[in-house]
Amino acid sequence: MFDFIQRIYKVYNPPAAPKDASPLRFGILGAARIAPNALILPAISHPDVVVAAVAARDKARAEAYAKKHGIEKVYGGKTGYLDLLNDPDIDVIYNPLPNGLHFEWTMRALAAGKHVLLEKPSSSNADETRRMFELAREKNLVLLEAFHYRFHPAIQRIKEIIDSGELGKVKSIVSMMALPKGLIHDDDIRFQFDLSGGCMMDMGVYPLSAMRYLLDAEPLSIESSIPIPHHLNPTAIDRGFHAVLAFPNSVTAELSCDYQLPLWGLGPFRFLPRGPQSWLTVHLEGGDISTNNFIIPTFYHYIQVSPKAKGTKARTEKVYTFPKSVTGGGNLVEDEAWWTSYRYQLEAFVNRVKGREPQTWVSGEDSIKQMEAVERIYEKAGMPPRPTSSFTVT
Ligand SMILES: NC(=O)C1=CN([C@@H]2O[C@H](COP(=O)(O)OP(=O)(O)OC[C@H]3O[C@@H](n4cnc5c(N)ncnc54)[C@H](OP(=O)(O)O)[C@@H]3O)[C@@H](O)[C@H]2O)C=CC1
Ligand SMILES: O=C1OC[C@@H](O)[C@H](O)[C@H]1O
Repeated sequence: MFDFIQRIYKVYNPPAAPKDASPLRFGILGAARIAPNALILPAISHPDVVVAAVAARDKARAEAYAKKHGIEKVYGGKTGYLDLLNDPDIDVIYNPLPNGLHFEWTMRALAAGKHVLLEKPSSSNADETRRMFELAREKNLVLLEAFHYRFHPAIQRIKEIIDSGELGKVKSIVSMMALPKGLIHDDDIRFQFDLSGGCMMDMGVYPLSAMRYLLDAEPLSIESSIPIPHHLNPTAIDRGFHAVLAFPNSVTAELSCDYQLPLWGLGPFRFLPRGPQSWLTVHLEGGDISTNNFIIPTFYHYIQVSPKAKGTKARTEKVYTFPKSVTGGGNLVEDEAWWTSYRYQLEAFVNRVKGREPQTWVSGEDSIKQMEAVERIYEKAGMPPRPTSSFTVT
């Protein structure tokens, strides 16, 4: 319990690292809700990162955000986003805009010579994602789709157990990401088709990404794909999804996502409220591996390993830091149990920009394949593809 409280306290009150001589200067596009968790807090404890600027469509909003988060420079108004991209003092752009704007503003940022940390999902479709990574390669810039959970030791430990062969071959995976009702409102960007919204785009992408990662494979076919339509735009926007995918070697994978889990229903008398859910279970020939919180494992998680063989015992692992064999290798400075997946991600991102080998990475090819799978899931469900951006780099 003490460890839990200490971890949470430090997530929100991280120790400030003295900054190195030439830290990377990040600029944020939009006064987005996710930026404090995904970048601003992790930056505090990173010696090589300064969040130096924010741009918002409304200058007063940008100013208020900058004041709240101690950000030095502010851009706002009609040209605010462009002014940020043209600031020679900024090295990296963090792009947490609505999904449908990821492509345009990442292309603009790359064209302006900036590295980009790009929120998930990388864009509206695989073609846009391919074009962004092509431009990043041409310009020799770093572009990363921010699938932060991949950088945390907990998910990597699950993969390690699978790959060790301890429990034999994988037979199936089941995974869910869901929120209790009341958190995401009807006017949210997630429900706007023009902004490439949808629950699959926003939350289903996590189980999908985790399955592809843990299996080291791409789905061969989408066996079934059933959206839960959103009441405002039932033919195009999903408020939830259930899909079954067939992977090589007869592995089946079942994913679901939902924004409207019943709020009440936990505990012995079902009187406790639910929080965000992000769990996955891997069924293998020789037993099962389950985890309860692969998206934000720093807060609390367990990895339950249950072998079937007689005489073997189930065990529970909790993996808040990498073993010293990993951290001591020079790829990662000493990590801490309070490091969030976003903090690990920032470590890797900065290492790559600075020419040091990151501990792990989400490649451009991976991001492209991810979007191909998302497109196929929508197609199989009979829902329209998310709109492609008309933006072209001139
Ligand atoms: N990695 C993670 O854990 C998470 C990732 N995300 C991802 O981050 C992105 C943003 O999510 P979130 O922070 O929740 O969203 P918000 O709605 O809080 O932020 C989106 C920002 O986009 C800007 N914007 C620009 N054009 C528009 C427009 N036409 N309509 C609405 N907003 C616009 C707004 O900036 P301005 O201030 O200029 O008005 C706003 O601040 C999404 O891609 C989402 O998938 C979200 C949550 C968690
Ligand atoms: O981590 C997340 O949790 C809630 C979602 O709506 C969000 O966009 C996602 O990235």
